[in-house]
Amino acid sequence: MPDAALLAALRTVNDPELHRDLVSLGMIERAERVGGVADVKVNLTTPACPLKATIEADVRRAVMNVEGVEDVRVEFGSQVRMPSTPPLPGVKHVVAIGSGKGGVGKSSVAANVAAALARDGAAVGLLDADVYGPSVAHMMGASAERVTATEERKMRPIERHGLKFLSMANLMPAGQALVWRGPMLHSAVNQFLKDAAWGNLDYLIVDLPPGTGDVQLSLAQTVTISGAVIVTTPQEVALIDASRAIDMFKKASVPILGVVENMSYFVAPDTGRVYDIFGRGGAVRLGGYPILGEIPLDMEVRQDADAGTPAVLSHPESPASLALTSVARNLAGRLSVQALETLPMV
Ligand SMILES: Nc1ncnc2c1ncn2[C@@H]1O[C@H](COP(=O)(O)OP(=O)(O)OP(=O)(O)O)[C@@H](O)[C@H]1O
Repeated sequence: MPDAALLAALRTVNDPELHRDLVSLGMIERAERVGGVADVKVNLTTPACPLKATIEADVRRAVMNVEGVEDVRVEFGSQVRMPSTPPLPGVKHVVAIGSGKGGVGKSSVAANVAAALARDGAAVGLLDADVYGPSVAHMMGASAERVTATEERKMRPIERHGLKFLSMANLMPAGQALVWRGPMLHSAVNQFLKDAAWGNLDYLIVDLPPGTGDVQLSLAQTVTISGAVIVTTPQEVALIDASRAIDMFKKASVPILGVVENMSYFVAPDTGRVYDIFGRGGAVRLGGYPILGEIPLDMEVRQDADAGTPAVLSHPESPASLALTSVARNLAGRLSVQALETLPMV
């Protein structure tokens, strides 16, 4: 039985992003007392919660104010909330990572965000839908792997670095170019989504080709996408194309979850001096979308990708990795806020 006085105290603690109290959000799994020690278990709406430390401090403060409480133990669990209808059976969120221009680091962001979410404890899939230039397999250190079939004759995603992924690169002989037209691309995207044994996933991250084309439309027509993340570099020429990509998603009724400014700045390793090579902060001009993060230019991002392990796992403390981790958590936070709109009151 939960302790009434503890619950009353916890009703005064709001989730800082969801702006509702933890009890009415159904986040308190346990609130008990053993002698003077309060034992509280909070179920976060994502294991990649960006504000876990704040919630813990707020819970402690509120519970310590309850009469008779001398100490408090806070445990965290998590359960990712999903929209009222899942996009695919067993999959809670499909998130598209798009860009206007090629080469801005979209695949790097997709691979690192997926790896960071998985490291935080989420069940993550990564679909390389950049069929013309699939690079996810390379970045995951698995370009030589071949996709096999399950007993139900579904594609079995490859497992690496704590997540599952599928890429055209693992279906075709290495180095071959893909010359497909719209209908074939549509059926490939469809199969990657529906004829693959993804299992239960909190987040399926989809790395799209750059620009505004058939693959993007096919994805939007095949599943309900929770939202899109737009990756851009800060300079004007990239921003013009990024706003076209935003416009396309809006026309396809896909919400924009936020923008990532990649190659935002460079910190010289020898002097520590910061250079805004492409004009840091340019992404703000895209029109008020949340900036999920600014990622510096960092040699390790490229070196780690070429060595087959995302930088957030190889060099988790580097400035670029910390920025990428915070993009992943901000994204997870945005999805929780969005899912709340369909949450019943408790
Ligand atoms: N922040 C960064 N610092 C250093 N190198 C980076 C950074 N982000 C990406 N890169 C490197 O830039 C190159 C292009 O990145 P990536 O392949 O992720 O771009 P992309 O936008 O997906 O490209 P395309 O659209 O052509 O597939 C890669 O070599 C990658 O390692």
